[in-house]
Amino acid sequence: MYVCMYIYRTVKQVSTPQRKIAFNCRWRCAMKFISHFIRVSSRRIPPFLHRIQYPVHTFHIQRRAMETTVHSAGIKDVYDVPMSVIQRPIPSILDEQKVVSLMETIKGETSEEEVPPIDLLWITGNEGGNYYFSFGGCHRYEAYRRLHRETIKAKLVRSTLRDLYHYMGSSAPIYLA
Ligand SMILES: Nc1ncnc2c1ncn2[C@@H]1O[C@H](COP(=O)(O)OP(=O)(O)OP(=O)(O)O)[C@@H](O)[C@H]1O
Repeated sequence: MYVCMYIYRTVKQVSTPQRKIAFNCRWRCAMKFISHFIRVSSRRIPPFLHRIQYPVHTFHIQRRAMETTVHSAGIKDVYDVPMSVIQRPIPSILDEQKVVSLMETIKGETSEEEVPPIDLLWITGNEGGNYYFSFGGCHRYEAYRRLHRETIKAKLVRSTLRDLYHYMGSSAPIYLA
């Protein structure tokens, strides 16, 4: 409210070039201030997840476009998520050759960047617990599991129990602590 009044009063004053510069500066500060609070209140990432840089350098744009899913297209942050906290309620049907090939790629020092992050449904329980469900990314998950990796690169898709129901039907839990 105060921020809006502040912006409104400043907009009214803009007329000379000096004032315009001052206005731009104040506008940027105000936007930073607002976006900071929106970000802080909407996404509280648990402290054990470490944000990692997305490997941007080596890919052709068209390929990058295919590496993102409809769920995580707008999500940029990638985290190193411990394998131990990920739940996969639906067993995977795997193409053995693809898993082995992915394992080779992941083992390579530089080629691991060619494997994009998986999507995780991140659900906050009624009592504040964090739950991570995975449905796609079957081959990548299996490759990381067989390599005994402690973590896997993942994007966190904010979800609810209702979303989980879409994947699991009546097998979905009705309460998460
Ligand atoms: N050696 C490799 N074999 C297969 N995919 C690879 C390999 N190296 C890198 N990749 C990349 O890994 C990703 C694999 O995703 P893909 O959707 O094919 O399988 P998945 O998500 O792990 O399993 P599924 O689609 O069955 O759930 C692709 O973006 C692909 O470009």
